[in-house]
Amino acid sequence: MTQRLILASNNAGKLKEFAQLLAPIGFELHPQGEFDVPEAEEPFGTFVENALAKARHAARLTGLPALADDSGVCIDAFKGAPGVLSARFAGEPKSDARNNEKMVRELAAHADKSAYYYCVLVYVRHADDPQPVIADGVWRGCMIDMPRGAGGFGYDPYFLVPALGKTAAELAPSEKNALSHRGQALRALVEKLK
Ligand SMILES: O=P(O)(O)OP(=O)(O)OP(=O)(O)OC[C@H]1O[C@@H](n2cnc3c(O)ncnc32)[C@H](O)[C@@H]1O
Ligand SMILES: [Mg+2]
Repeated sequence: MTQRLILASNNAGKLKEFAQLLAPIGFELHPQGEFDVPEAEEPFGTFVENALAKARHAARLTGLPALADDSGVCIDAFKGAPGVLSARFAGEPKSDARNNEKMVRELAAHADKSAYYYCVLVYVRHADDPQPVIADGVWRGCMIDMPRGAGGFGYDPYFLVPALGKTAAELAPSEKNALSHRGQALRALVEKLK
């Protein structure tokens, strides 16, 4: 049976990745924008708290089960920053180009370029669900200072996957989903929903 699910995100890059990941397993995905759900507040210091807030917000406004993703890049030389602030690293309004420019500028002073992407997914059956289903994923790599590739979104042109010698933006969508923090988290979440 196909299950309707609200995706509690306004990020077009995430939407594409989820559409590809969820299509084969019987979920009918509806971005929250289809229901005019405005962006939720994300005031918390942990990914999981922000994801739970986004999932509850979408479920409350639509009356449907909701899936939220809170994710970001954590750079070792920056002690894990930008982390939960990845989308707004260079301030408002959100801009991937300005975020990347700031990241490259500030990382130039550091020899250690290692970083990882983190994603936590929270699924709620309804807004007050006392047992949210939670899964996460980590994808390690390192940051480079010249962009490569046209795929993905966000920090992907600067996120090198050392084992492949390619950035995340140089991977085909299916390759990125097979390796990424988001792909890992989603596969773990689906196992928990079975
Ligand atoms: O909150 P929603 O509406 O889902 O959209 P958002 O873009 O604000 O999402 P987050 O608050 O979770 O912030 C995640 C940021 O982390 C970065 N990021 C996360 N996953 C990424 C990925 O797979 N590739 C590149 N950058 C990613 C990117 O800058 C995202 O905007
Ligand atoms: Mg956000």
